[in-house]
Amino acid sequence: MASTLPPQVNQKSNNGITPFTSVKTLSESPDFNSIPSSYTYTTNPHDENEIVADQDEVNDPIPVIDYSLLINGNHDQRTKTIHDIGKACEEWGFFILTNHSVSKSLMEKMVDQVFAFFNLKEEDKQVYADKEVTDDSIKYGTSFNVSGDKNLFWRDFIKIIVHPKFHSPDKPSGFRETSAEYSRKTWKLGRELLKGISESLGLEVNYIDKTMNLDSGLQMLAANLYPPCPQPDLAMGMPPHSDHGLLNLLIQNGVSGLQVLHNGKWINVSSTSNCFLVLVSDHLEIMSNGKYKSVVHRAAVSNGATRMSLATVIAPSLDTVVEPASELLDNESNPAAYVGMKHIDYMKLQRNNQLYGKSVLNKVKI
Ligand SMILES: O=C(O)CCC(=O)C(=O)O
Ligand SMILES: [Fe+2]
Repeated sequence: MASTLPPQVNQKSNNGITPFTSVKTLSESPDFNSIPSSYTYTTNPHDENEIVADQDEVNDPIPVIDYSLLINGNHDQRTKTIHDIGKACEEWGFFILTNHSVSKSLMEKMVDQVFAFFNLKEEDKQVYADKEVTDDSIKYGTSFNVSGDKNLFWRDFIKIIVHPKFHSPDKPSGFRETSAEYSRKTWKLGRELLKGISESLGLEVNYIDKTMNLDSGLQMLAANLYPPCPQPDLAMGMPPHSDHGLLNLLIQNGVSGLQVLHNGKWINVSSTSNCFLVLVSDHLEIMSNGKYKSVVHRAAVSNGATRMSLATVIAPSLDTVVEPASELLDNESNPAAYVGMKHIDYMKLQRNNQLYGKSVLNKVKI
């Protein structure tokens, strides 16, 4: 039975901030062994989509891209890697990136710092609770959109804008330095990948960089914490959705939970060390006029170890109007399939809607 604990505290405190109950706090409360009913998430067990397969059970393996061949490979290796990236973006909207340019020690340090943030006292984190990330640059929260979510998700998060202007919470100590270095390295990695992606679309190497105004592009770190959940089959960490932006470079703490939808089936992505999980996001789908598909994904929870994932969103500048690349269009055989929209307006649309599948992307589809 779901417990009747009050799920969220919505009164303003005397400093004007609206505090909320984090799932970390809930999960650590004494004798906590059933979730409040507001967290119950039901999927239809008869729906074929609900069959979840492990990564090594499917005949069609998740594509793996060796980044070193894109950057340092000979002509043939580079050409093949660009072709493989294009195929992965088209068929999966997802790939695993190995041999990349971010050191294992920096990735581990970043994961440790994110844990240290979530382990701060609630009052230190709640300073960032009432913000909106596009305006204030740091937002700490729970679920997705507490005021709009029909049911709550088993997830706490912090989102931090790190480009074009770098922001960081003041605590924990060392967070700022580590996240600055991690942000710089992942931004460079994302831009290099987008060069390969431009070429894979038959466009000039800097096409995406220039048209998406990446000199002032948006980079956001979005860290998710999924504490142990006593009834994991009843709850969901993040529901099926696709991300805004061009690419999402995801890492995690060695605990699995990410599932991607491929050809109508959910695939469990095993925990990977020292790799980036690269997710094609909505703005790459739009600019490629649907040739590349943003991947629908979700985060399952467990009653074992705490899971943490850290997404790095590589996105157009907030005032870029993202529309299908005219170079890829043809009035008869390939007319524009999406209307143009400013990135900031797209983010607001996502923020103010329920997170579900491609519901936001569908609003700009013609
Ligand atoms: O935790 C995960 O693996 C997925 C996180 C995610 O989808 C997101 O941050 O957008
Ligand atoms: Fe996501």
